[in-house]
Amino acid sequence: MGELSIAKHVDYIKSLDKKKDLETVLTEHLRMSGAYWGLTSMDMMGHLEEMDKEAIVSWLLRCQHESGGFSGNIDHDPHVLYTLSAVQILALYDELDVINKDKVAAYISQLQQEDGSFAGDEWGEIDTRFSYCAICCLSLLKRLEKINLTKAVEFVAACKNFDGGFGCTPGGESHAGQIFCCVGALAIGGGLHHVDKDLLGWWLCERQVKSGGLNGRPEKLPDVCYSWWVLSSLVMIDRAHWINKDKLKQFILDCQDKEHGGISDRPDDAVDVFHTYFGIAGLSLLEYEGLKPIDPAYALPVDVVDRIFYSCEKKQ
Ligand SMILES: CN(C(=O)[C@H](Cc1cnc[nH]1)NC(=O)OCc1ccccc1)[C@@H](Cc1ccccc1)C(=O)N[C@@H](Cc1c[nH]c2ccccc12)C(=O)NO
Ligand SMILES: [Zn+2]
Repeated sequence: MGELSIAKHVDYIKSLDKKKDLETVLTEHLRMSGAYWGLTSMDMMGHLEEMDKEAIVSWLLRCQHESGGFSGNIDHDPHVLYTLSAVQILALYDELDVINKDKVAAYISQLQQEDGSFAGDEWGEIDTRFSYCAICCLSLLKRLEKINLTKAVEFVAACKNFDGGFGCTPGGESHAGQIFCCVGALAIGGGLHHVDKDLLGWWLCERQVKSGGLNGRPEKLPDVCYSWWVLSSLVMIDRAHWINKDKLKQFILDCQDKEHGGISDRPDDAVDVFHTYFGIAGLSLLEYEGLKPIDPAYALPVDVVDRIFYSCEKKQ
């Protein structure tokens, strides 16, 4: 059983901020998500304090718009995806009180449609990804009463397919990423009874290929990020024991770059912060020794979620 090279991955993530290469430019528009992936990885490895909190939080606040929404970087447009990433970062840092929670909640609630679905931004694309972002974000802000949660849950349930999986809209093909979003939204929104746990559990455990890795759809290649999309969904429906956890653990460990740090989508590919995060999060769900446990629905360390919901002295 290989080992997780924690020191190498810590150095890799700390080196990201200094990079000014093509990749940095190409991912400039989703930098808020990149910051969330890097910081949550550092926290799971127990090294969050090595990041520059003040610089990150002041940059984050410059990404908030008049509307209350957050953009992927300064001077980009607000979107529900990056609004969730920003709130998750503030939760990690226990700084949710530096923002106006009602303003953020107002931005998200005005994205809800008549049928309960959510648009990602003012351009109006509808996708269950955005239902998850909206419900997860408002739950962390304790502002779920600002939307019609019943209709939000009904729309997600209407996206259930005959194979037990979920798609991006009603009738959309089942895909592991969309399944995570729908199961996560239902878990947080109190609608898990809509899920056929045995049927979906079977579809999900069928994602495991002989190398031990998980793919996102039948016949596709395994990919480390599906260790999260598939496994977190299996954990939420209590069917995680239906896959071979040791073989998945080995697949993720084989995707590390043990020399330079970082984790890639599959063995011997180039590493990136996205797959480094989803690999560490997958190992955390597999209870890997030395990693803080992560909450499968909120995609944040369990101690962060507990601090928000179970510390009575915190203001609402
Ligand atoms: C935009 N993204 C994706 O489309 C990745 C690409 C990929 C990685 N490995 C195989 N493909 N796909 C992805 O995130 O799929 C998971 C998914 C799909 C649909 C719904 C939810 C999650 C990645 C970034 C990326 C791009 C290219 C290579 C590696 C990472 C991404 O930001 N994913 C987002 C979720 C997402 C999926 N599709 C998107 C489109 C626009 C913005 C965000 C997303 C995320 O995980 N946020 O925490
Ligand atoms: Zn991937």
